[in-house]
Amino acid sequence: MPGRDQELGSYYVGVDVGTGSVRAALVDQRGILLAFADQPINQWEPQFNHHEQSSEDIWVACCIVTKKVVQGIDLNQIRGLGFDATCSLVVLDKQFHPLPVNHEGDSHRNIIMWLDHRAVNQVHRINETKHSVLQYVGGVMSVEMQAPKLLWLKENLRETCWDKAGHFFDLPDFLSWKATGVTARSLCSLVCKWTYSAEKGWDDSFWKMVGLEDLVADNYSKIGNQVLPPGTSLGNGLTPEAAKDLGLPAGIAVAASLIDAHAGGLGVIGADVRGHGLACEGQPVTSRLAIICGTSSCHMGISKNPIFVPGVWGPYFSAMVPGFWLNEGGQSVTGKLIDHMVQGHAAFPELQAKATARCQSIYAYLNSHLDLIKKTQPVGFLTVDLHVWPDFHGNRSPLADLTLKGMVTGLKLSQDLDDLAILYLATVQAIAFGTRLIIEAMESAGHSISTLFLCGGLGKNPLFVQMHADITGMPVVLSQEVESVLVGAAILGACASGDFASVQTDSCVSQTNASKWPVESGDYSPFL
Ligand SMILES: Nc1ncnc2c1ncn2[C@@H]1O[C@H](COP(=O)(O)OP(=O)(O)O)[C@@H](O)[C@H]1O
Ligand SMILES: O=C(CO)[C@H](O)[C@H](O)COP(=O)(O)O
Repeated sequence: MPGRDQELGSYYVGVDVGTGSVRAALVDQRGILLAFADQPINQWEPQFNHHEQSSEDIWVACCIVTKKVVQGIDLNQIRGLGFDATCSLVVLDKQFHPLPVNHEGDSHRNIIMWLDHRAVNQVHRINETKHSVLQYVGGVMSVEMQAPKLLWLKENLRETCWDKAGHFFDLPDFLSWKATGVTARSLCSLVCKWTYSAEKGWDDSFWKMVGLEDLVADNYSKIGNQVLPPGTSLGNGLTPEAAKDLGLPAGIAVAASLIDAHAGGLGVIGADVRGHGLACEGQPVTSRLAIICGTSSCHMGISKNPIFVPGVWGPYFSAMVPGFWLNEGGQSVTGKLIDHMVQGHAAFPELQAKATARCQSIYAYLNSHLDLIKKTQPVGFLTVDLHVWPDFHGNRSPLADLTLKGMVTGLKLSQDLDDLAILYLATVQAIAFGTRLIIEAMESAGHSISTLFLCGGLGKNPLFVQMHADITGMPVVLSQEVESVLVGAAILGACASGDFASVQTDSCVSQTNASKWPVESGDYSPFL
């Protein structure tokens, strides 16, 4: 329970490193966000399917946003700091300096991003082993996980990277190390992306079988041999050096981190839904599916017992909510796909000009344009002749096939703003159908889901939310606090501070991140 006997006035800082930007928030004990800042981050694509970032750039961005959100407050009131980040691979040498993950030898670019698909050959060989750890990633390892990326580095950058490497971190763990000097890894990242088992630890036979036996030889010191539950307080808290960088007091509690989707899941899945007449009211939390929709979408469902869903990652024990198994479905590109379709269209400059003239975002403009051209029909009917298959970056779930490609059918010669708006709508619908397929796969394996809890950048797009309700036939709950991922990160800091007993019971989440409104499927939807 929240520390009711404590005076209000303790604050927690949450830092969320997404694909495109870093965000920070100052959050109070009730889980209310008091200040927010964001900062874009660089990405490099030196070759097709190679996506890189810089851990130094990301740390600088974390410092900028953190300093902004604590401006003007009494720093002594800040009790804890929590990080979440994308599950990208950070490579450092034995002295913790960045190492290049590219053929150019540019050590500034020392992160292989989660969406990088360079290790296709390596993941194929890993999957051919049919090793038992693969049961816990939906039966097929994704090219977006860390083992294939490590193998790629060993096979392609042996001298410049692999032989010199001292530390391979998941980005959330890099951040907690940078803040505290503690190299312990979060159970969340190791279980979800590195094949670690919460119950049995590392499986030597897997690493030996895939050709990464060198990681076993030194007792996993390069990838983590101390593993802590998310929210655990690390070492002596914030180091003086990191405190100076971030503009925070040295020694405040810093938590073991979470992957961004998991922080979002934690931020929304316990929301108080009383009074909306939703099917999940009074039902176990396992009837809820959290969907975190940013560059990608992640579908987080929890269960009391392990459920094996073909093509859906997991089951992962205690990786998001302690004591529960997690299944994580996903679509590798959703926000990125919508941006790609819209920005690549011939009418994009016209859209930009018109949206700017109305002081609207391009998506607000497109949504109102669709409203205009649909006339009296439900908007869904605008796409009876135009269809998108959304796997432009392969299919993460439930088909688990990275070779799949995207497709558009029903194209005409015209390329005006109406066509752009309808293509945008068809893309959003295709993504929502992808979610429906994932839910169907989860339900056939034993999940029983009645309500969706959506957050992330795409949660701010009413069309995206409505299409998810229409196409799945399930109500979609949006939280009062739109930056739910940051609430999740701050919960970690609150837990590490000792002000709350655990990430599960403390919850700013279950107590105050109340639902704002449920979006029901339309009165007449062509999709059901
Ligand atoms: N107000 C909005 N309306 C429509 N789309 C939005 C809005 N805000 C963000 N997005 C979309 O959300 C995606 C990014 O979401 P975000 O959660 O910031 O991503 P990430 O965590 O991957 O950096 C982008 O594709 C962007 O276009
Ligand atoms: O694999 C993931 C979580 O397990 C995410 O897709 C990845 O971390 C990227 O997140 P985002 O789309 O929010 O940037």
